Amino acid sequence: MDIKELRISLDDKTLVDIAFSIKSSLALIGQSGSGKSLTLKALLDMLPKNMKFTLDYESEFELIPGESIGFVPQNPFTALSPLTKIKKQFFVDESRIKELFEEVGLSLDLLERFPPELSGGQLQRVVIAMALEKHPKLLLLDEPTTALDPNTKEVILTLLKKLQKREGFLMLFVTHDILSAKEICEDICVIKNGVIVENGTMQEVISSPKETYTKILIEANFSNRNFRQ
Ligand SMILES: Nc1ncnc2c1ncn2[C@@H]1O[C@H](COP(=O)(O)OP(=O)(O)OP(=O)(O)O)[C@@H](O)[C@H]1O
Repeated sequence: MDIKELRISLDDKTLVDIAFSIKSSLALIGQSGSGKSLTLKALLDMLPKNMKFTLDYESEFELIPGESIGFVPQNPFTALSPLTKIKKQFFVDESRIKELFEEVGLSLDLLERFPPELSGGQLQRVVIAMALEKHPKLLLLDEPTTALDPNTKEVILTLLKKLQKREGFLMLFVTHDILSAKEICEDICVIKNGVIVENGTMQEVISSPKETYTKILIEANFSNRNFRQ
C-alpha cells in the first residue's frame, strides 16, 4: 500500500509531512520527537482534536482502525484494564478468542486471570491477539518490545514474523530501535523532524546509510559487530 501524502499540522505549523510505501514490512525509524507517534495516531484517527491532518493513500483495502488496521501499543503493562479478566477484554466470541490464543501461543487458562497476574511476554501476546481480532490487513506496531526484557523481546519478534507469514498482513513498525526493526522488517524509512530523510531496503540502508542522521541512529543501536551483516 502507498501512503501518498500524510500531513499533520497544529495551528500554522506542519508537524509531519511524509509519504511511504509498505510492500510487506516497513520500519519507521526516528529519534524522539521526529513524528513517529503522530504518524500512527493519524492512521488510527486518534490525533488530538486541535490537530489537522490530510491522508491520501492507495491500497487494496480501506483503512479502518479496529477493522482493517490492528494496533499493538508500546507498553503491554498499561494497555489492558487491570481489574478486568483477560477474556472480558476481547470484543469477539469465545471460539475466536481461543483461536487467537492458539495463534499467539498462550494457554487458555490465562483467560480467567487478571492482567497483573501475567508476565510481560504473556501480556504482549494478549495485546497482539487483540490486535488480530478482526483479521487486519495492516498491523501498526508502536515500539512493541521496548518494555520487555531481551529474551522476551526476541520471542515476541519471532512471533510477529511467524504471524505475518501466516496471516499475510502488512506491518508498519515504529521504533527508534533499529536492531529490533532489522529482525522483522524488509524496508526502512527514516523520519527526522516530520519528514522522511532516507528510505530503502533494511540491508541497503544499514550497510550504507546516506544521511548523517541515519548513521547516528544506527551507531546508537550498534553494540553488535555482526549487526551490519
Ligand atoms: N499534543 C501535541 N501538541 C503539540 N505538539 C505535539 C503534540 N504531540 C506531539 N507534538 C509534537 O509533534 C512532534 C512529533 O511528536 P511525536 O510524538 O510524533 O514524536 P515521536 O517520534 O513519536 O517521539 P517518541 O519516540 O519520543 O515517542 C514533536 O515535535 C512533538 O513535540
